[in-house]
Amino acid sequence: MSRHGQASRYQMRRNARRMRRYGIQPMATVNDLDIPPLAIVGISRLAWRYRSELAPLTIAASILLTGMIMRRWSPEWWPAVLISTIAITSALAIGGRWVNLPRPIERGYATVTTAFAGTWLTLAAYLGPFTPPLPAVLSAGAFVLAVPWWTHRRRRARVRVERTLAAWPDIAQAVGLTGSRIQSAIVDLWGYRVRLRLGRGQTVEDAIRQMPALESALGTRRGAIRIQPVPALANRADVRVIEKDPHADAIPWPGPSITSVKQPVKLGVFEDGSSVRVSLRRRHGLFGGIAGAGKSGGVNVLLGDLTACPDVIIWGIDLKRGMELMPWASCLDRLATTPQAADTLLADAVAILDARADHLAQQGLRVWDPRPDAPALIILVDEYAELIEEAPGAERYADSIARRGRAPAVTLVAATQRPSQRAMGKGAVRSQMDIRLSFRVREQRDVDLILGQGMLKAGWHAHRLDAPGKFLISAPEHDVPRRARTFLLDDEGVQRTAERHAPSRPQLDAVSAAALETRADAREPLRAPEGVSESIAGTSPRHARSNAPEDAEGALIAALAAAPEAGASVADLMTATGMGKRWVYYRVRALVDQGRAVQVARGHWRAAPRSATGS
Ligand SMILES: Nc1ncnc2c1ncn2[C@@H]1O[C@H](COP(=O)(O)OP(=O)(O)OP(=O)(O)O)[C@@H](O)[C@H]1O
Repeated sequence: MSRHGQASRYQMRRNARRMRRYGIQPMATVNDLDIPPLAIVGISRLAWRYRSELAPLTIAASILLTGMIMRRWSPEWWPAVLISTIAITSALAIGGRWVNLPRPIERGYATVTTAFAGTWLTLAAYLGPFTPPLPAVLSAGAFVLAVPWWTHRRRRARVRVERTLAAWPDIAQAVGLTGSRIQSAIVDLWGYRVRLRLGRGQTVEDAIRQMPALESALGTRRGAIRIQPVPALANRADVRVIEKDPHADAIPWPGPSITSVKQPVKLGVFEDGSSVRVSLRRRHGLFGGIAGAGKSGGVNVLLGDLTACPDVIIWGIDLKRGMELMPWASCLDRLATTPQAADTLLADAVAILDARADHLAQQGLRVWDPRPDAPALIILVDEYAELIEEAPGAERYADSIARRGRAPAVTLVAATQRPSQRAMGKGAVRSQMDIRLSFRVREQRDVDLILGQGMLKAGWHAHRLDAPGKFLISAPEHDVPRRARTFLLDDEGVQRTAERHAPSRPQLDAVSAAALETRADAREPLRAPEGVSESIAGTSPRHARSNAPEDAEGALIAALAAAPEAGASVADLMTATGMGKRWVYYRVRALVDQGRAVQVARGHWRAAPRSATGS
């Protein structure tokens, strides 16, 4: 055969292959005899192409068929089907998040669908699948449950991406990456990610050069594609397609992402939609930025994750009278809201650090491995600059923790509005901060104060961040400036999360508790000056969340009931409850409104006569 004949035959085969891929039949092959098989092939292709949309129908048909088979051959199995249904439904409701059902609504849907299918099958096996009203119930149920499936955003996105990528061989040829293949694709909230196996001799650099062509071939907007190498393999590339700007709107907090402080916390989302994960294990952290830049939001997200971990104890220092950290009080082991109390708290932390270091040395160990019975201790300081100004003694302790706290797992996370030279430039604290988050700063020089010398020049432009919650992160695993945004955890979210996590907070380990006892024995308890909020740390060197709001409420009611004729003062009530002035005022006013307390003089209250012995 001539060379030309071979080429055209090859061309015809290639065209036929292409037409088949798109479900088009070559006209030349159509004759009367071919029509039925062609119709079957065409319908099968359509069914395969729209398999996701047809899934509810397919599943309903399979359930009907299973019901028929069971009724015919094993009707006595109905109790087993019922028990399996209950077991699977409960497992989905409780553990659905571990089988790719992260949102409660998705878990709810999976649970209801499974319960419906299992119950119907049980009845079908027991009564027969065609016993009225079972056929009608199956049809109606399948239709009702199909609606959320058809409208589900993630499913539709996955199908759309699958269809786009089905044409990859042609796309690859068009952009000069012939021979490359798609190994896997993951669809997420912001777009999709593809692992590419490059053709023989192709490199990631070839793919990066073809990025504009790839954007055109995939029909994305300009600049929507990022390509990264896969360090372990030179012939692989990760292609990220960003369809929706992750930072366009606030990103709701998706719930805790960790169950141990040893796992990296998830603070937010980078511009390319990937998660900002950073390990806090034996590391100090610094959150800096101007007022309103979103530091407290970042601290809330951090606390949302940390309070979910049974192997970390959290202490807080909040010199804004507890305004930021008080909502987390039920999850914090201690909370200091005055400079004196902060001083005591940090001194206690140093005592724990020393005791743990001694214990490690005695045991011949190098580091404290956090466990629920030997938790890490993280001290969260809101407004670190204020602390250093108002409690100069605290600086020494903070310095000591910053220098020596890593091995015994006693670490600091400081947030500050003013990364002043005084607070940040002196001592070891800033230089020991392994993780630094810079939210928006006003002055360019603040970038270097928060992130470190030379960072502004190196492109870390935190002064250009343009919305609250946006930040740059510098940490061992994040060494290039990439814009990120924290999740948004609103006040109700904080309250709900704190309530959920409070019951499973751990106790301090024996070594640390003994160190605090020793310190308590060697010290006079501090007295709160009149009108000053005595923090938990100030009233007692050891506080085991008994002063969390629920318990504080009980202590308040008891103190009002035990108050003398002249009533209890705010200071008395603050001492009794361990809570701040604002909290006491707020709660006493609520009790007065409920008729459970009365004001007997200016600034003095006692329980209303009828509730004095009551709750
Ligand atoms: N990730 C975010 N996404 C959207 N909005 C946010 C985000 N973080 C914070 N905000 C908004 O910005 C406001 C200020 O945030 P935040 O209180 O955390 O700032 P801040 O830096 O702690 O300020 P301050 O130092 O005064 O406490 C919040 O009320 C919230 O509406």
